[in-house]
This record gives sequence, structure tokens and C-alpha cells, in this order.
Amino acid sequence: MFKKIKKIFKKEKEIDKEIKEELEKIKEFEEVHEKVEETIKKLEEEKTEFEDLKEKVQELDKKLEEEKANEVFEKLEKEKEIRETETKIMAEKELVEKKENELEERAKKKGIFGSLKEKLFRSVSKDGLFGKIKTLFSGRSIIDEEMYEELEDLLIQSDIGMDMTLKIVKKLEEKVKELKIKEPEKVYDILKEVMKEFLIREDTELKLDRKGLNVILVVGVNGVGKTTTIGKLASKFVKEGKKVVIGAGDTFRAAAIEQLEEWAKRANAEIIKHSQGADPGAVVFDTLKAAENREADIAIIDTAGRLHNKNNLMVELEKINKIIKKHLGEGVFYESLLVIDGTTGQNGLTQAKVFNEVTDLTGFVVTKLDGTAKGGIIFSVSEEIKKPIKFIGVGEGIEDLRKFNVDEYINAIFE
Ligand SMILES: Nc1nc2c(ncn2[C@@H]2O[C@H](COP(=O)(O)OP(=O)(O)OP(=O)(O)O)[C@@H](O)[C@H]2O)c(=O)[nH]1
Repeated sequence: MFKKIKKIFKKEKEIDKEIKEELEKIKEFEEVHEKVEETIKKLEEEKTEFEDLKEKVQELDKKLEEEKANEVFEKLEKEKEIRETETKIMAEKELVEKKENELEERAKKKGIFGSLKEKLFRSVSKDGLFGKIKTLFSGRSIIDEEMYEELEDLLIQSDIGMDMTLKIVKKLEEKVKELKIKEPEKVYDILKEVMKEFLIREDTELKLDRKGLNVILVVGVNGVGKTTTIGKLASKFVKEGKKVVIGAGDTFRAAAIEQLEEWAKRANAEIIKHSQGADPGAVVFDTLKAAENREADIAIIDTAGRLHNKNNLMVELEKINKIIKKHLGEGVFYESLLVIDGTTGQNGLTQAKVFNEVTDLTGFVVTKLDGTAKGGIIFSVSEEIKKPIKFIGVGEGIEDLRKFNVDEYINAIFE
């Protein structure tokens, strides 16, 4: 029995030991389990963190993509705008070209006379000389003495002058008889031909073909447009690629020198000036010298028009001419242009006669023809002095100077 008990006891001990061991194992396992749980927790935390980060990165990616998309969109918009602007520009260009072509076509149809006609608007308007003359012929049924008398009145009123008027009407009557014209309207065409003949002169072009320096002396009384004409001429030559030197030979007024200086600046020409009251001869001398030293093509010389009598004027111009001749050489041609104000009527003819007596004129410039309803001075000057009109002034702008072309002028005023 004891043995049995002992065995049981032993067995119990063994079981106890086993239990203990099992408990130890359980404890160990629990510890491991705890650690594993901790690690899992940590991992889960890290996972959350990672997911947060991932979300943030995704957000950033999205933003970046949005920005990129915006950029692309903006770029596309800009490109669209540029394309639209380009299309607009092209359309405008086409419109401008179309307008230019139309204008060119119109100009071709009207001939180059169209624009001159516009410039000479007062002379050719209904109330101007040629408007009235046209009405005179179109408004009657027969050619009679009265018609010629009315024409004479109109021509005289238009600054053509008595002598010139009588010459024109006499020649017209002769031609009308010779051609056996019966309709008054046709007389208008004959008058056009007759008046044109009085304007035809040789050498209407400026002669500036001298190798080396060419000289243009500009004379005329004050206020006729001398300074303006010199500026316009200088600008024209500079635009043609010529080098121009202007000589401020009118030393009477400081303002005259300043005005000429202003015009020289606008024309891109050089100017030689002395102070007010200086000897004009010295200015001319210096101008020619400077022009030659600077290898200029053209020297344009202004002169004073305020000389109180014919003798004074003659002495002054003789002196200037002498200096030019000495410089260029005796017998060398140079232009000597008289500027006449087209609005001053027969006064212009008187001036032309005086200047023609005291100096060798090579031609005329008739200014302000845009501002007169008359303009008949052109005919009397051309016929009485028998020198060509080389230019006409048709405005105050630098471009408002036209080479005088008989056909162009006649067509502008008669058609
Ligand atoms: N409408 C019109 N005005 C002109 C023309 N030419 C000149 N003028 C004007 O006429 C005025 C006198 O012109 P200027 O060039 O100063 O005349 P100028 O003969 O030099 O006169 P002074 O300097 O006093 O000797 C100015 O107001 C010019 O603008 C023209 O062709 N048409």
C-alpha cells in the first residue's frame, strides 16, 4: 500500500513538475505573444503613418498634376490667343492691302492728277476759277461776244492779269473760228489747250547734274514761303539720298535764321548760319566752302527779301552771285529760283519782273496754291517772264511741294 502511495506521490510530483513546466511554457508563450502584439501594434502604427504619408504624396502628386494641367491649359490658351491675334493681324493686313490696292486703282483711274486736284481744292472748286469757267460754257447754248466778255471777266478776277487775259481770249477766238466750233461746251476744251500752251516752257526740271557741288539760290520777298520751300526742297533731296547744306543768307531777322534751322533739322540737312545782322556774302561764302568740304551734293542758299529798294536788292544779289560764280567757276550753271506767293495776285508778277531785272532767274516756285481760289498768277508769270515754273507749293507740310508738270496741272484744274 505504501508502495502504491509512494508511486502516486511520485506521479503527482511528476505531474506537478509537468504542470510547472507547462506553466513556464505558457508564461514564455504569453511573453512572446505580448511582444508579437507590440510589434504588430508598432507595425500597424507605422502602416498608418505610411498611409498618411502615401496620402500626402498622392495629394502632392495630384496638386502637381493639376498645376501642370493648369500650365498646359494656360499655354494652350496663350497659344490660342496668339493664333487669334495673328489671324486678326492677317485679316487687318489683308484689309489694308485691299484698301491700298483700291486706292492705287483709284489713283490709276484718276491719274496722278487726282491728288494734286485735291490739294488745289479752292482753285478747282465750284466757286474757284475753273469751276466758274466750266459753268460759263455749260450754261449757254451759243458762242457769242458776251460769252468771251464773261470769260475775260473771270480770267481777270482770277489774277491772270489784263494783258494775259486778252492774249488768252484772242487765241481762243482764233482757234474756235479755225476749228469751226459751234457748241460752247467744246470751247472749254479749246481753252484748256490754249492755256496749256502758255505754260509750256523748257527746263522745267531743276538742273542738278553737275559733278561736285550744285547750287540753288532762292530769292523772293519776305513772307512768300521761301523758308518753307527751302525746307521742302532740302527734304526732297535728302530723301533722294543727297547730302544737302543750307545757307542762312537772310540775316535780317534772328527768327528767320531760327526758322530755317528748324526746317533744316526736319529735312535732315545741315545748315550754315551766322548771327543776325551778319554779312550775307560771308554766309554764302562759308556755306559753299563747308558744303564742298563736307562733300555735299547740293547747297541751297536763302536770301533776304526785305531790301527796301530795287537798287539795294540788285547790289545785294550781285554780291551773292559774284561769290557763287567765283566759287563754282565763271559760266558754271546754278539754279536761281524766285519764290512767289500764289495768293498775292498781280503783285507776284510785279515781284517777278523786278527780280528778273536784277538777277538771272532760272525759274519760279509758286507757293500757297492750295489756299487760293484764283491761282492765275501761274499763267501770267510763265508768259510774261518766259521762264519755267519749276515747283508749286500746295500746303505747309514738308511734302507739299510738287514738281510743276504742265499736263498734270492743267488736268488737275480743268477736269
Ligand atoms: N498754305 C500754304 N502755306 C504756305 C506754303 N508755303 C509757305 N506757306 C506758309 O507761308 C508762311 C510764310 O512762309 P515762310 O516760309 O516763313 O516765308 P518766307 O518767305 O521765308 O518769309 P520770311 O521768313 O518772313 O522771309 C508760313 O506760315 C508758311 O507755313 C504753301 O505752299 N501753302
